[in-house]
Amino acid sequence: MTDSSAHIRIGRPELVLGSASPRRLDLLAQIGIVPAALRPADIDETPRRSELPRDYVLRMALEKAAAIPASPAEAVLTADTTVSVGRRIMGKPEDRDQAAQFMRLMSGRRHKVLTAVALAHDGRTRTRLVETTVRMRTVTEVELAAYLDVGDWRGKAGAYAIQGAAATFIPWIQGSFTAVVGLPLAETATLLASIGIGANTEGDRA
Ligand SMILES: Cc1cn([C@H]2C[C@H](O)[C@@H](COP(=O)(O)OP(=O)(O)OP(=O)(O)O)O2)c(=O)[nH]c1=O
Repeated sequence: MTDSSAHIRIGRPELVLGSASPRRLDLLAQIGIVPAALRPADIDETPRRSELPRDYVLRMALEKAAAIPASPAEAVLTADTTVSVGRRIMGKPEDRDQAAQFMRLMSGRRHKVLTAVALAHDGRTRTRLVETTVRMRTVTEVELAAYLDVGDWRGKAGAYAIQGAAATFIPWIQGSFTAVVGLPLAETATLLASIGIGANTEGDRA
């Protein structure tokens, strides 16, 4: 007898990218993966009192994944990127003043960029946490003002995009460049491959 319930799946799951970030979509495209759907999550991204940066970024990726409706035939991929100096969490700046504050704090020192990835499928959520150390050279007040005028700080954790104008301030990183941009591709590809999604899987290539 055949059970025709929705829980019977044939073949690989359809990928849903749970993100409004154009960078994450572009990064997936870089490894030949085109999601079947885009379904961003709208969650409260306020850190808890005394929450450690690593705990925070993992919680965010998991909460995004849990907030996105999906059918049993789908897999939901979410991520969260945050910048930390010590225990301090620097998310997306609220305004130019906060962006300036973040940049002054990072100027002339090292900070960490943490990106957590979550992949929810078949009642299970797999996660990866990738930590990258980034050195920012000293940024003068004149350079800072010019940088803030460009507006690149908007919507970026820590008020900068390594793939944008701020690259002139970053001579060195240790870790994953793609994780800093928003999605660690090596780790994400491994996660996706574990559920049968890959660039070499029929139908995934652009
Ligand atoms: C540090 C850094 C962050 N970022 C971006 C990546 C993320 O889009 C953003 C951090 O915010 P996130 O909350 O991780 O993501 P998001 O709100 O843009 O998108 P969604 O939650 O829908 O997936 O900062 C860069 O693009 N370059 C960088 O160098």
